Amino acid sequence: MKTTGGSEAEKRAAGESAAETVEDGMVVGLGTGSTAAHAIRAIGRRVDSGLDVRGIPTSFQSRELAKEAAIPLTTLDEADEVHLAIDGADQFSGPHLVKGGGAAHAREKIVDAAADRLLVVADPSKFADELDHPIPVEVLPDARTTVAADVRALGGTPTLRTAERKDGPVVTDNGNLVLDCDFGAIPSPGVLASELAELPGAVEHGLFVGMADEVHVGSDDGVEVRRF
Ligand SMILES: O=C[C@H](O)[C@H](O)[C@H](O)COP(=O)(O)O
Repeated sequence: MKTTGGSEAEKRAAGESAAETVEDGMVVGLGTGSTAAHAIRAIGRRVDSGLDVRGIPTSFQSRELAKEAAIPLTTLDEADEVHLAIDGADQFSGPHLVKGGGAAHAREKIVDAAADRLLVVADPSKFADELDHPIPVEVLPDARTTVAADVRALGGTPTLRTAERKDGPVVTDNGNLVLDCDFGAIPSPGVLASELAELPGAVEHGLFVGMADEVHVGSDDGVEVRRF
């Protein structure tokens, strides 16, 4: 699992805080990444103690973790309602997020958007007054060159994400590629989100505009919950 940003203690505090909000009978979206992993393990411990919950994983990684934690799983097809999603972020500014550092943002966005409430778990290094993190864009392999040209035309600098323990590109859980697109500061995330969503061959981008209902920020001193 990739690790970024703050300490494990900060991430664990955030994850455990969000996991405490899960109630009996809920269907919960299970996010991806090193911070969401702490929430999944904490939910698993509560399942051990009798919590009745079903999880919807957002990636191969979160499904494997949920299975290890013995969290019963379901799917968007089967569940009548997704009461809550708990997910990490690469950067947040108010309720706006950049996600996809683990290339899971397409499935994450589907599950997070389907949930009644999205709780984001983060360490303090993820906060920004204004978003400026490169935006991951998942692209169909055939569209890599054309989407890259479109991103340049929008003022961004696209970089094909390459794998660390494999030669060549990162391939997502959906069999696609990822362009990390640096736009510098993003004063109007909603405008950029709409522009990226329109690009032919772009499957999904990592801007989650206005999607967070709460951000649980873990630190050595405890957890600050920001509500939007
Ligand atoms: O694709 C990955 C996800 O969007 C993660 O939630 C995001 O990258 C944050 O991960 P972490 O908690 O490991 O920093």
